[in-house]
Amino acid sequence: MEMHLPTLIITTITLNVLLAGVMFIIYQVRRSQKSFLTWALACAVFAVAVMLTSMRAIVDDQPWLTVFMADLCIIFAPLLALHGLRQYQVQGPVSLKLVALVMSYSALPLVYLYTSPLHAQTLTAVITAAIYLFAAAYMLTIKQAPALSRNVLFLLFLLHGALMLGMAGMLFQNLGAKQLITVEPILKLILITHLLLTTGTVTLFPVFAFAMSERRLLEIVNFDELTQLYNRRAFFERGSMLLAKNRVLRRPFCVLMLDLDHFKEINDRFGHAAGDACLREVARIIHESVRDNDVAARIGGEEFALALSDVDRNQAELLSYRLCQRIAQQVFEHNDEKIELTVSIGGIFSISSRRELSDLLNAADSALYEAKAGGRNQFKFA
Ligand SMILES: Nc1nc2c(ncn2[C@@H]2O[C@H](COP(=O)(O)OP(=O)(O)OP(=O)(O)O)[C@@H](O)[C@H]2O)c(=O)[nH]1
Repeated sequence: MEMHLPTLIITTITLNVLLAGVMFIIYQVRRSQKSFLTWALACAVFAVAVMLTSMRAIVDDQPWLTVFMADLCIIFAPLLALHGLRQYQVQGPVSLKLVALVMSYSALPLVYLYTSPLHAQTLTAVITAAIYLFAAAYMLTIKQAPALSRNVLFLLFLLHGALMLGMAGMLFQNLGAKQLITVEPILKLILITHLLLTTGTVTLFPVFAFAMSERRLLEIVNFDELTQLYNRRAFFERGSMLLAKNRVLRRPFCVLMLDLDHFKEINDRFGHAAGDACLREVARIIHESVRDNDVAARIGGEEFALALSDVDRNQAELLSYRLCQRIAQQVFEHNDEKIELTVSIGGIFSISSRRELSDLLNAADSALYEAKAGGRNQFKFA
């Protein structure tokens, strides 16, 4: 099979220059995201690397340019790409120590090796393989990234690392030869794959970045920062969907409203931070007590709401009783101080009713008022 390496080289250079331009434009729009600037630089450096490497066939008396500088650029490009990923994940300044370290440790041996292109290329392949494998491992640590884009990037980096190791192995076997054996079909195929993988991986970066941004925004919109339960907005959105589904399936539905007792006193006596710790702990107990398809939310300062699907009145009362008991028995600790806390619960049970979620919540609130009036640390149903 005839492989048109020159065409591919020109395409790769053009694509990477274009990608650098696109990343730079995105950076201009989102100045807070420095990673796009770093990725723009990575694409530009890679285009330069390909250009310098391909000049070897024409200019053979300037190895400092076509070998030394070219190999440094080949190492610098993935390092920059990785640096951009770190900047994106940290969302703040990232130390350039790793980049500087790898660059200086690569430059030192290359100073000695650049007059022998094959040795230099072997070393460069080993270093880039290590960078790609490191990048693959790094992708696995970005837990908050959407699984699909993270796994695709992980696989691309892994494949790239393995490819570069294979290339290093092949070059190593030919170290005795005087000339670069780029004419070898397998080596040529590796080179082509390398060009395609690099360009393809960088193209995925903005997709990855936007998927991560979207996930972060959804978290901010739907979740309460302090307790990680749903917030009021998400309670109404998800709770209404659950209510509609239960109505269609003629299943029983229940809304509970929980309010911590005398919480103002806890704040006044132990401080706001202790109050926050209690809210987190109560949220944990609530989260552990409900099923996956129930909706548990913090809808106000010390108010929580639960939308429970497919529970009958006995089950709802049992859950309310257990929640009161668990919270009353739990000793909340903050800075070595022991805090005792109770909760009052109001509930409403509904089956096939036409009432909206807000109506049900109001009814649960009235029942909660009765529970408070009845002495607190108890539950009442409307
Ligand atoms: N620590 C902390 N306190 C909060 C937060 N949101 C609201 N609060 C406090 O919760 C307290 C609620 O007080 P009240 O509405 O008077 O109710 P209460 O003291 O719990 O009394 P009852 O509900 O009648 O039993 C207030 O002191 C608020 O400042 C929060 O996010 N963190």
